[in-house]
Amino acid sequence: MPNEQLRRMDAFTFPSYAFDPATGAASFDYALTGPDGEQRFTETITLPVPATPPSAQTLATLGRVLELLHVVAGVSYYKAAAPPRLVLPTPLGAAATALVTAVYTKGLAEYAYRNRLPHVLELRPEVPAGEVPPPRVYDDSDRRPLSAVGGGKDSIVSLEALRRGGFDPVPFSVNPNHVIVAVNEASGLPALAARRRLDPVLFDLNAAGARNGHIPVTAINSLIAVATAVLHGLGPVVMSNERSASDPNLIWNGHEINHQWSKGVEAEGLLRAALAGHAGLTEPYFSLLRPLSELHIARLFATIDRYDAVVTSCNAAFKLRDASARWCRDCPKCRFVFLAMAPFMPRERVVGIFGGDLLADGTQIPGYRELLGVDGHKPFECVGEVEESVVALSLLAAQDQWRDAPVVRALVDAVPAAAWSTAATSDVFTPAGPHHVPAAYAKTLDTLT
Ligand SMILES: CC(=O)N[C@H]1[C@@H](OP(=O)(O)OP(=O)(O)OC[C@H]2O[C@@H](n3ccc(=O)[nH]c3=O)[C@H](O)[C@@H]2O)O[C@H](CO)[C@@H](O)[C@@H]1O[C@H](C)C(=O)N[C@@H](C)C(=O)N[C@@H](CCC(=O)O)C(=O)O
Ligand SMILES: Nc1ncnc2c1ncn2[C@@H]1O[C@H](COP(=O)(O)OP(=O)(O)OP(=O)(O)O)[C@@H](O)[C@H]1O
Repeated sequence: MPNEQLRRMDAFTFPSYAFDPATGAASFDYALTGPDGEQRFTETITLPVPATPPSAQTLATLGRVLELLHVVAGVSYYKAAAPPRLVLPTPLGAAATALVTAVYTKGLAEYAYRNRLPHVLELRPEVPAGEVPPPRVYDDSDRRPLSAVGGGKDSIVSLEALRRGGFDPVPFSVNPNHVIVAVNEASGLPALAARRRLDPVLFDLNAAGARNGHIPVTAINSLIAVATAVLHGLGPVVMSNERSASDPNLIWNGHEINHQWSKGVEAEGLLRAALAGHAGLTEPYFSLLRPLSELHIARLFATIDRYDAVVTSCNAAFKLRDASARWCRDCPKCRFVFLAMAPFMPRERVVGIFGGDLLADGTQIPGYRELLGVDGHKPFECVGEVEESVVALSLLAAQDQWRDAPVVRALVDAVPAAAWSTAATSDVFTPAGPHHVPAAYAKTLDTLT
């Protein structure tokens, strides 16, 4: 469909969805509609099939989770046109409506900002009138947790904390790439995986210049994880989203723009409430690392060495069309994670993990100046706060192995005095802030210290 027709689209709708328990395949249909006709899409998500066929009750609960997933996963296709109307397929209760509203506004905020589409930030779904029958209560709180694995340091810290805390976690990933497969192998734990296939029509539209931009991918992966947990009779989905994921990159038109919105604590609370209200799950989903800073997580990661040859936090490894990458050593995330790990490891260990020494490479200085708040705003990437970077730098400047590294020397001179005094009184290693970690899980991180 030509781009001009896409731009005239008036509504985004959700014609149907289907699930086949025999194959685990769910197909979700979407449509952009307007005066020139409609553009249809179908996304396919295939859940791992359990050894024992699910009961009717399990399928009923799963159906409720898939209803939420159908609506949330529509963001990928909505964004190709950003029409003014979002027309939901069925009545939804207050908690589920709040989740959907936030996913399409706050979750698409970076996209709205970059494409200059302020109406997206004000979008309100049209919810069909009618009562939603109350869900059956599904008490999953004391079952084995499903631990989402992304291949980076954060999910490794959670997986090991859960294992050492005696929770017998099941690793889980969506479209596991070579990094995730290697991390699971290093863990020695049998893992579950789901497959997600975007409609290829979307790539054709993107190539032809359709609107494009960042989407709240963690909200989608999280609901796929919850659906898998329900289908397999497992307990809570444990995420590894840190405290700083809740902090915006910038404010635009009075709205917070946060690249990581669906990793933040607001999204976590909305998801939990929607899953409780719409699907009856008592303890569906939480982030174990929520009270921690990125720097604190890096310090915990340094106590675990069995994943050094495989851990990869760089998003280059997650390109849908390039399955071979590990650390690219030239992006904000590589720079930040190197800076965060370096104070807590021998230099040769961190250089070995990354395959190079970023703090010996002067071309990295401009990127590090952004992370340290000397230039520009926080990059649109999953990186820690400026204060965490300054604290990490101050720790490096005090170590013989790092103080004369060219990048460390240049950065120490660049950081303003005010930032040093903030870092000096920083509580970056004190767990803090709102979280949803159940009491039974709260002590697991102590197993790593
Ligand atoms: C790997 C990556 O960073 N991808 C972002 C990039 O996409 P790109 O075109 O360079 O490559 P692909 O990921 O292969 O995607 C191809 C197109 O497919 C569409 N698409 C992809 C996934 C999806 O769920 N829905 C989609 O519609 C999209 O049109 C792509 O062009 O740039 C895109 C535009 O800014 C980003 O949307 C891609 O981000 C992925 C969705 C992704 O998985 N990114 C994570 C690595 C990521 O950014 N994670 C955040 C968490 C944010 C959150 O709130 O969940 C983080 O860790 O901070
Ligand atoms: N493919 C995936 N399947 C399932 N969960 C994922 C996937 N990718 C990321 N996640 C989860 O999403 C959350 C955010 O991902 P993120 O990339 O920040 O974490 P990470 O890979 O564990 O660590 P790092 O921040 O070091 O990259 C984490 O809880 C992670 O486990």
